Amino acid sequence: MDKKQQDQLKKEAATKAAMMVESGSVLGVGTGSTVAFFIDALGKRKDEEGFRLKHIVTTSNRSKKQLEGLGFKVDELANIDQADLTVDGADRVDDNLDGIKGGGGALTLEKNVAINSKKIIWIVDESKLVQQLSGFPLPVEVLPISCEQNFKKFASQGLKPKFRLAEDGKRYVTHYGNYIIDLYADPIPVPAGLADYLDHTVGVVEHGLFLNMCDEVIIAHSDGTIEDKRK
Ligand SMILES: O=C[C@H](O)[C@H](O)[C@H](O)COP(=O)(O)O
Repeated sequence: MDKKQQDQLKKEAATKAAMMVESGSVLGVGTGSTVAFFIDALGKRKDEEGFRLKHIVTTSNRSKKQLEGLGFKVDELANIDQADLTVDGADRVDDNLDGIKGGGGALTLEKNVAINSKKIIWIVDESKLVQQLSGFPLPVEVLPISCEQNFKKFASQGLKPKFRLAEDGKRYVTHYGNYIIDLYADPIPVPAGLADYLDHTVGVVEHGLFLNMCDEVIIAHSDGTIEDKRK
């Protein structure tokens, strides 16, 4: 699938999700190229239907800027109780609707918004679907203070770590001033085991395994169908 075709599929999944957002609700908005199409579709609904949201929280400055550019007011997560719905993209989604996220580096805020949402919908094109989580490095956000020790530990566990680099060749720095170590151990045979290990590793701020979180995935297929897969 070329990029143009993939963008078209991302747009179709995003547009369908935008139609599912209820006016007057509290919405969490994710990050990434698919979510960018979702935000555009929300803006269209706002202009054409007078659609309004009670609160919007977002997961990156990129999404915040785009939403504000379309005239939406964005709130801080700390100032709301819970989102009614969060719509986000994903890098990989398996048969259980577990996923890998964080390809764009926004995993920490994304997971915080996700766990404070009543419902989570992911929007993807079919290239993101896998039977078992694989085909994408697992992002792990780490504190700079102990990142070298974390890196060595991951290497000794056979997790094949690599520091993520920014375009300038320097280490990629997250929203919170941390680094990302991408783990190239692939596939991930027991995602829950790896998540547990990372959850208990000091210095790890967050990781991109999003397990038992997603309620529904909207998948745009190249044969023109849109699948709505629920838990
Ligand atoms: O940090 C980034 C997020 O987890 C994105 O949702 C994920 O990388 C998917 O992005 P895209 O829609 O650009 O493929």
